[in-house]
Amino acid sequence: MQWLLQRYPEFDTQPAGEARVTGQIAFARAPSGDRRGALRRARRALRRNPREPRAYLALAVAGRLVRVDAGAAHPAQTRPRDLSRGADVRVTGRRRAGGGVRRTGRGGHRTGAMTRRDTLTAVLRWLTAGESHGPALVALLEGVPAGIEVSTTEIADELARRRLGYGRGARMSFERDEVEVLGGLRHGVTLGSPVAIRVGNSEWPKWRTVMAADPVDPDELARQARNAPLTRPRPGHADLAGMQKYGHTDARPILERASARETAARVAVGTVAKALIRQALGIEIVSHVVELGPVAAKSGLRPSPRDAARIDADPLRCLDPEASALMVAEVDAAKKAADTLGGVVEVLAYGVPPGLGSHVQWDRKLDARLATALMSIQAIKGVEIGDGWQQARSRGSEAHDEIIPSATGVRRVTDRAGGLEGGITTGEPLRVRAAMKPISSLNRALATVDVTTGEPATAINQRSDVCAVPAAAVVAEAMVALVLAEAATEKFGGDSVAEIRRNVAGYLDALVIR
Ligand SMILES: Cc1cc2nc3c(=O)[nH]c(=O)nc-3n(C[C@H](O)[C@H](O)[C@H](O)COP(=O)(O)O)c2cc1C
Ligand SMILES: C=C(O[C@@H]1CC(C(=O)O)=C[C@@H](OP(=O)(O)O)[C@H]1O)C(=O)O
Repeated sequence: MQWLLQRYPEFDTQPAGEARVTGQIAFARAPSGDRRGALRRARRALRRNPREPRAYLALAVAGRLVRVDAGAAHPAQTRPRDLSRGADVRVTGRRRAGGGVRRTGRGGHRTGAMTRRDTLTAVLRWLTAGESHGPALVALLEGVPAGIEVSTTEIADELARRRLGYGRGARMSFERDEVEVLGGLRHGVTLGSPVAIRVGNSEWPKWRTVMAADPVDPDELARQARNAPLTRPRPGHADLAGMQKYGHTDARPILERASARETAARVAVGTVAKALIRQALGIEIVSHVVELGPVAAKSGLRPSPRDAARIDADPLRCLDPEASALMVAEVDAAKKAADTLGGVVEVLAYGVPPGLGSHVQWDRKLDARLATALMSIQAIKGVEIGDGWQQARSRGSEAHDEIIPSATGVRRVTDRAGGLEGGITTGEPLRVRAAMKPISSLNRALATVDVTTGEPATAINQRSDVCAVPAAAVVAEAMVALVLAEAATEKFGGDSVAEIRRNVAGYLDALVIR
């Protein structure tokens, strides 16, 4: 800063600029023992600009009215001294795994009322947009470190996995996901900038008029059978609640966005998250279907990443071949009865280090964050961490995972907790389940009310999946990957994969208990 003033004498002609720099120098000197130097510079800054805030802060620090933590590099990191309690209220820079103070811009713990998602500086965030029959879905993933190797082909492969599964409806057979990466990648490697992905709906030409963004000729619209108002909301879908909330008498504007077509966008950004956690931390994710309607796979099956191809090859993504055959029969029976099915999926993540998430605040708990992410998937109505429900039915002596020493460090004998204790990963494999309710568009349509007449009616009866549990498992993988990627970048910081790797290694080396 001092060099800056000497090198650029023009500052003399810019009182506010000189005051700003001088104030900054004063602030930097104030806690370092050079109080006189700090006071002198603060006074000079105020002569140049009486409104220069850094100068006042420097005066306050030099006058010991406020205290600055050793890691604070900026006036914003000071807090007034709480004189009534005689205590110092301090902002403490969080130590990075690899040493040094974490920069605040990447979501370190914050004091006061702010929570993790309150600020624009959340570590990793993602959003999707687009309607089911619109031109495309788009997804934006922001906070992505540089150096992740990922390609359009990998994203397309993941999207293809999401379309799999016995019991999906006609749309899956003729529609294609057209992937295009719009930003954040160059030559198959992330740049550190936001990753933007477009997933085009190949059915768009049929919907061009009905879903046009701009006004269309009312006569032309009236000729479109597809545009007939949907006035008989389906129990279990978002139709009625959405129509009431947003003031529509047609379900179309609601179902377009409520549709699980949106999950294609999540899987697209989930592919980037998977690549990040695999390449920076060695985490691998696998999922499988454990229940479908009344049929359950053998209990205790724990697929490893080596089983992934076998699971994808199964029509129901089930690891138990006998159960899978029964599930196929169950889908056929439901279809014949004009009915639908739900089920339960399980996601496992291997190679998760101990210490992701935190017990200190409700919205930092990783179990809570996973539950939110999974529950946000269309039709998911229950989330279980490890053997949560069974734990509730057991005595303590049979509910917990006892800890033993081993050649590779402390280990849990069992995996009932699903790799999470206190909202923090334990270093054991992560295991979560999500329960999907049966699809709500039934050929055997349920009772409803026609909102135009107020009279009893049968619900909209449109083509639909009979069962989408295998697809939901792939979506659940993406959501788990996104949450783990968020928690990992939060804990380890880092703007590149190489930096995260160094920080992870430093943290693991320094673990006080192994
Ligand atoms: C992969 C997947 C496919 C789905 N397919 C259908 C479908 O074809 N028909 C339908 O009515 N609901 C389907 N759903 C469920 C609805 O999107 C969901 O029930 C609706 O958006 C209401 O949200 P809620 O069930 O979370 O309350 C599907 C869900 C998923 C995850
Ligand atoms: C399009 C997808 O899933 C759709 C999800 C869905 C719903 O209501 O959630 C309803 C169906 O769409 P439609 O009513 O147009 O037949 C599914 O096909 C997809 O997963 O790509």
